Amino acid sequence: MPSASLSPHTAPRILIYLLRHDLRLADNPIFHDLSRLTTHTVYRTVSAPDPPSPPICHSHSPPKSPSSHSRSLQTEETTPAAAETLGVTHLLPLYVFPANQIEVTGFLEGSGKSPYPEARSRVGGFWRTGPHRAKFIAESVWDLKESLEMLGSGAGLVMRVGMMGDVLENCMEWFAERGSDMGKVVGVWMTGVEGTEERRDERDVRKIAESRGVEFKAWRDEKYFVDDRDLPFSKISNLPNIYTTYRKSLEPLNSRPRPILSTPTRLPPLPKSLPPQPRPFTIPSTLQSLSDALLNPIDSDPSFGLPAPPTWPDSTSSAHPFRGGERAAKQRLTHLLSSGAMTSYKDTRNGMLGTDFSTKLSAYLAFGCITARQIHWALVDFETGASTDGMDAEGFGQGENEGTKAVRFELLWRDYMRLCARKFGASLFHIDGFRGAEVEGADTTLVAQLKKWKYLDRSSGAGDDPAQTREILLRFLSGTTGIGLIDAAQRELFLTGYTSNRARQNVASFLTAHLGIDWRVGAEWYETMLVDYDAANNWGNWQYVAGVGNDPRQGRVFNPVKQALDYDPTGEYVRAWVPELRGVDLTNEKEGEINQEKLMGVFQAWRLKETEKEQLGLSGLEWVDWPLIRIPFSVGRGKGVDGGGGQRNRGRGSSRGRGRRGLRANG
Ligand SMILES: Cc1cc2nc3c(=O)[nH]c(=O)nc-3n(C[C@H](O)[C@H](O)[C@H](O)COP(=O)(O)OP(=O)(O)OC[C@H]3O[C@@H](n4cnc5c(N)ncnc54)[C@H](O)[C@@H]3O)c2cc1C
Repeated sequence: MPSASLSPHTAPRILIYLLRHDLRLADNPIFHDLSRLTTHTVYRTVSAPDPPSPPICHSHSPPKSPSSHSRSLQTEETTPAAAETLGVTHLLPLYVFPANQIEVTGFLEGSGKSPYPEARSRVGGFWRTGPHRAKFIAESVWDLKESLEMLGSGAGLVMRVGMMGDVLENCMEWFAERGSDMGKVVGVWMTGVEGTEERRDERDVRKIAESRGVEFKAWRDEKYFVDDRDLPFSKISNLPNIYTTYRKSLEPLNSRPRPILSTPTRLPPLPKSLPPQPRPFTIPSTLQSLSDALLNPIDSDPSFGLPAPPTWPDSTSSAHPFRGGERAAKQRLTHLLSSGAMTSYKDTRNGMLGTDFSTKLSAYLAFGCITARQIHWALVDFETGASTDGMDAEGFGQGENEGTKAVRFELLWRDYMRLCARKFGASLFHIDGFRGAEVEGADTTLVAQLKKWKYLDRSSGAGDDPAQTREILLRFLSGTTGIGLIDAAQRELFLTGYTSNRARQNVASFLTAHLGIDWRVGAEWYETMLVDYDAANNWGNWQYVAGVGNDPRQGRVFNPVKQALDYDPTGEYVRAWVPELRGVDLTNEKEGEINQEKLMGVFQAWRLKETEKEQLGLSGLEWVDWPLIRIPFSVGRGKGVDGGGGQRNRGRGSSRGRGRRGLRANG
């Protein structure tokens, strides 16, 4: 029924919007569609004052020269809103804390018992969502709730706990039981997310909606750099297995993103009455109590089963102190432009210390607090001088520069990993990875080439002992391997929820190539700890480094000592997170140079002289005297503190197997 014919007294027609990784008001296709409902179609239960504060993320001012992107937006704007066709009068945006991915016992009322199993990972048994991301999610959901409420049109956000299908079933039943005066659910919408669980949720939701004769629609979440409608292939099986091939098919990248969708200034109100959260759960009413509900179960064992969990070192700051939410994402983007960090990005992106060596936009992208194309258009505004953000920064108004280009390059990696997840489906989580999926059904000799791993629960048949593997794993997770770069990265991750891309590559390579342990355990630990965890990007990157994904140079191995020398040439990063090594005196006789031998001791403490170990209280420490591996690696004398390139003798140990004396756990 066309909504224009509704009188204000017609029974409410409710649209349920199930939010997932699309926690934003701006550039959101579903909110955008709803905002296009003509005002008279909205059944008013509240008086709607004028819209308050300006939209949170500004709509991009159209490019100066008309492009295909601006034209495509205009075409869409001329088609009727999908919500209009459904005659939607009320909107119920619903965020479900999914019981299989985030522990929900903190929402239990009184002595209630959860009907769901604990949200733990399959191989390692870790909490699937750790404290850093739990907090970030709470902040992001709350931020969206506040933004919707601030619209002043009666819009809001409802939070529930459970499995998405259960929550939806309950809501639909509640409205059905109360009859049409209370409201009729006319549609259930959500955005598509890659991942087997996410797809299953989508199927469940579709089934429930359709079984009740309600329209179901899975929208494209337009948060990616290149919109799915603009991909250079129609079948996902045609996605190239090599990133570079994919990228080249889309260059120049800065011509690819579509325009952003305008930010709603008015949305339909919430239904007058809302289905309650079914028992035994209850929904908190403040951000603090929401965070507490999410964090309490996890905090019951803050050690995460580690015998010696890392503790926060004095005077070290997190590289990711950011709070969640669309407004924080926008502030971060503005800061990156005005500080010049976008312009210098290419030179700094391999850094490891501080907040601005890289964008730290990944968590916002993961939860959809910001879209890649919003970032792109903000960069365009900076490059063309069309905005005021960054007007004093280097590169402003001077076109695309090396930094802004590199950001686009990386954003496309994100898209690519997501498309790989779509192409390879469940093998994203399989021990043999995408490579196994390719090999399957093909030449069987290839199967024999698949990697052999050490497992936590059984021997691989090569004489490895799972009990010893578990012990080694605990040291790896705790950041006590004896390899400085790995230990710093693992401690940083545990304490802050973030670690740089460079550190992630080294850590993943260390677990998989040096220790030979089941890479899925590493991916699961990252899933627990990372604030920016994203299924496709995490598991896809782990596969890539583990040599079971789509790295064309299969089997590349990072030497963490050489990498530390290249990317942490003064040992600053290692010593920030491994404070036990701060006392190592790196001064050389020659002023302005650092003592390379001692630096090697920062990168592998077993190399320190006995007297120095004694002095620093390091003697007898397991990770110092019995590192998990020893990597023979030396540098020539006379290297300056700036650590700049040059023809240095980096010794051996930069590729597979070389420089490795074999694995020694506990001596
Ligand atoms: C083992 C491993 C696990 C990873 N797990 C995740 C994860 O769960 N979630 C996640 O978002 N990223 C993951 N990454 C990719 C990358 O490390 C992070 O995106 C990046 O470090 C986030 O910091 P940033 O936003 O400051 O990145 P920047 O350097 O500022 O990059 C800008 C953006 O580009 C994208 N990007 C950068 N590098 C990559 C990459 N290698 N792959 C895909 N996208 C990239 C991200 O969206 C990032 O926000 C992983 C990488 C490795 C090696």
